[in-house]
This record gives sequence, structure tokens and C-alpha cells, in this order.
Amino acid sequence: MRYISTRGEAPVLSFSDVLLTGLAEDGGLYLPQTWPSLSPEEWHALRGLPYPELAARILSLFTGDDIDEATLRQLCAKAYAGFDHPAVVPVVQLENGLFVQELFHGPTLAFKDMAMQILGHLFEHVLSERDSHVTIVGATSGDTGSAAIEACRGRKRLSVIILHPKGRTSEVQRRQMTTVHEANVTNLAVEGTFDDCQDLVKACFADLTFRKDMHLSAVNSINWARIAAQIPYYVYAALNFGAPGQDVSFAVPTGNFGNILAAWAARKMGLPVSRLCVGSNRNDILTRFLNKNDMTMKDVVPSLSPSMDIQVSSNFERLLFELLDRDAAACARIMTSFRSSGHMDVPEQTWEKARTLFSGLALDDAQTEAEIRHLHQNSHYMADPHSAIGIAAGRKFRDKNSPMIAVATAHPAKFPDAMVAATGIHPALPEHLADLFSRKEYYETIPATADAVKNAVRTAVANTH
Ligand SMILES: Cc1ncc(COP(=O)(O)O)c(C=O)c1O
Ligand SMILES: N[C@@H](CCOP(=O)(O)O)C(=O)O
Repeated sequence: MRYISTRGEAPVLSFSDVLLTGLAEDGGLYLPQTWPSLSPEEWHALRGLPYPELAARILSLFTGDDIDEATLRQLCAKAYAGFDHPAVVPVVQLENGLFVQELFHGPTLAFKDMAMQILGHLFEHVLSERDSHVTIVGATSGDTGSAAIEACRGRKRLSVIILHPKGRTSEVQRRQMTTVHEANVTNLAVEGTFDDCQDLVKACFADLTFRKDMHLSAVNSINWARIAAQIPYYVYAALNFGAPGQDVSFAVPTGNFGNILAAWAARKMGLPVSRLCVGSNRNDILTRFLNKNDMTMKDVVPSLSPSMDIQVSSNFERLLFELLDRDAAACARIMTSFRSSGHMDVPEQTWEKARTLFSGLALDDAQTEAEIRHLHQNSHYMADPHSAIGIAAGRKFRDKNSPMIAVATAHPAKFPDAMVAATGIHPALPEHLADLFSRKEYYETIPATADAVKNAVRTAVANTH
């Protein structure tokens, strides 16, 4: 299995190299050179497997010769052993034809653990084989950061530096990151938005000397391994609903477009998925694109669902590349002009292709709060603000022919203020986080400049070695 960049100018790499490289050297994102595809019989054979085993089988289609399936089985067993639900990703019925798949049963209470827990093991495995070390620089709007820190803390071959937008995450999210005191973990509060943080990470990667000197790697969903590790839960849900003999649809609260891209990838591999629904908050660039081909950046507005307060959805580039029939030059041209003009010029027929599969719905804060209240009153279900947006999108676009599965991406206890306002109930944090508010915080505040980030990365790396 080999991987190519969406911009066509970076070296073709193997899975392990893609894992360690993160962002392609030409600024593009890696994708499989050819998509693995399963026949109905092969999908059928995966039915009934426990989640860790299913995850190993799916991941083995992407690791190729680099990591064998037996090793992946061991790593996946370790990765998902700490989840607090025996099914790992349980599915609950909410209404007629509308279901929710809970992806928040991992240690940091968000769907990021699904990929990050296995990524920690994959990094360790590959780095031990190469007797090497990497420096992970990641951006978070709230959840990726704590999941990455939890997966990497204490690992000798990894230094992890996480940039979060100062004052723009929930307090629980911030404390989950900043209360971790480990030699290989650094938290940076950036005076800017999540998009600034993501751009700063990309700027570090674009400086090829710095990148090489620091052995940079990524844990954001720009890293293909993150997407690959998010595919198995879509497969698990679809098989449980009767795939390959039954179509299903998914509704996904969306920001950086990584989670929904994993659902799209499962479909590309032959899973019968009939509709993919994007849920957005007021930062609705993706919904505007799907509804009227308007991908124009606006200022980010803080919302009740801070993890989706994003304008530049990195993984959209992967979908665009595929919709353009893998025309890397056209993809690079459109992406470069998007970043300079703030408007993405997507050809009409490419947009039409996207609309045959994707739908979008945006909710403002009042609508999000009303949806949380509705779910609590009518289905006795506590959905966090992100999940509530996905569920609302699922309800809007469900049809009679295929079950609609909305993914719940975070535990409601991560967003207590929104939950209290909507339901009057303050959801309790699980026991391992019960004393979160009395733990000491460790972080440094920096301006949103590449120099400030690079200096902080150099210092962090020097302090770890
Ligand atoms: C709770 C939650 N929901 C939804 C999203 C959006 O997911 P994605 O960025 O993969 O689109 C995020 C952040 O990634 C998140 O943390
Ligand atoms: N919502 C994310 C933003 C980063 O997304 P990623 O999937 O690319 O890591 C967060 O919570 O940090």
C-alpha cells in the first residue's frame, strides 16, 4: 500500500512513512494510491467481530506490508481495553429510524480517542523498529489536544506540543490538557483562533529545515493514519444494521472534515452508505458550500460547540481531490487560491457530485440548545452540543430506506454550561477526572506567530532530551 499527495509533488510513501510524516512536503494531504475494496462476502465475514478485532482487520488494509495483522490485533486490543463500554462504540435508538453511535467512551471523553489511542501504539511500534524519535506538533479546538496528550504521555520516543486557542475551549477541555504534567508534554495557549493554530502547525511543517531538524510529525487529521483509524466504527455500525445487505446513512457534527471523511472512505471501500450529513454550528462554511456552493471564509464566531469553531476544514482537500478525479494540479490551484482569496472556486459539476452524497444543516446556539432540550425531554438522551447538532442533521435528512446513524462525538460532561442551560442538569465527570478542577495547570501563552511556536517547540524538545 502506497500513499500519494493531493498536490502531486511529494514523494510517494508507505503507511509507516505517512504516519511519521503527517503533512506531505508539498503542503498536500496523503491518500491511498488505490482504495482497498471489499466484496459483499468480505464485508459479511467481518460481521459480529468485537470492535478491536474489526479495527485491526480494517487497519491492515491500509498498513500493507509495514505492519502485519497479528501485530495490529495486539495493538488494537491494548488501545481499546481502557474504554468504559464493552461494545466500545455502542449504538442507541433515539427515534424511528434515527440512532446515535457513541464515540466518547475513551479516556478523554471524545471521539478523538478512537483514533488517538491506537495512534499512540502505532507511533511507538514504528519508532521502536527504527530506533527513532518524533516531535508531534498539533492544533486543537478542544478535543484533539487532550486525546493526543493522553495517548502520548510518558512515551519516550515522542514529544508532544499542543496549540490551543486561548479562552476558546471549554474549561473542562482546557484542563484535560493543561493539568497533564509530563516531561514529553507541552501546552501552548495561542492568542488566536483554532484556524490560527492549525495554520501555525502547517507553517512549522512548511519550513523544511525546521521540520527535519525537529523530526516533526502530526496527530491532527491531516495525518492519514488518523482517518484510517476512524473508518472502523462506521463499518461496525453499518454491519450491525445489516450491511452489506442494507444501506445506512450517517450524520456527523463537522469541523475539520476528518470524521465525515472517514465515513466517505468506508463508502469508497464498498460499504453501502447512501447519505452523509454534515452538521455545522454558526461557523457554517461547509453547510453553505453544500447548499449553495459558497465556500467563503468568514470570521470565526465562538459557539456552544467550540470544537467546531473552524473555517478551514483541512480534510475537505482530500474530498476535493477525489471529486476532481485526482487532478492534483487542479486541487493545488484551488487550494492555493482559497488561502489567498478566502473563497474556494469549486467547479459547478464538482459541487453537484458532492451534493449527490452530502447534505448540510447548520444550527445556531439557540437551535443547538433547543435540540439538546428536545432530546432530553423526548428521548431521555443527554447529547453534548456537538452531538446534538449531528443528531438534528440526521433527523432532517433521514429517509425510510436506510437507518440514519448520528455519531455522538463528545461526552456531555465536557460542556457542563451548555448542558445546564438546556436541561438544568450538570453531567458528572467520570471518576478518573472527578478532581480535574483542583489539579494544577501547566501551559505557556504565546502570540499567534510562527517564530513563537518554533521557539517553544525548540525549547520543549531540548527539555525532553
Ligand atoms: C466533539 C467534536 N465534535 C465534532 C468535531 C468535528 O470533527 P471533524 O473535525 O473531524 O470534522 C470535533 C473536532 O474535531 C469535536 O471535537
Ligand atoms: N475539533 C478538533 C480540531 C482538530 O481536528 P483534527 O481532527 O484535525 O485533529 C479538536 O477538537 O481539536
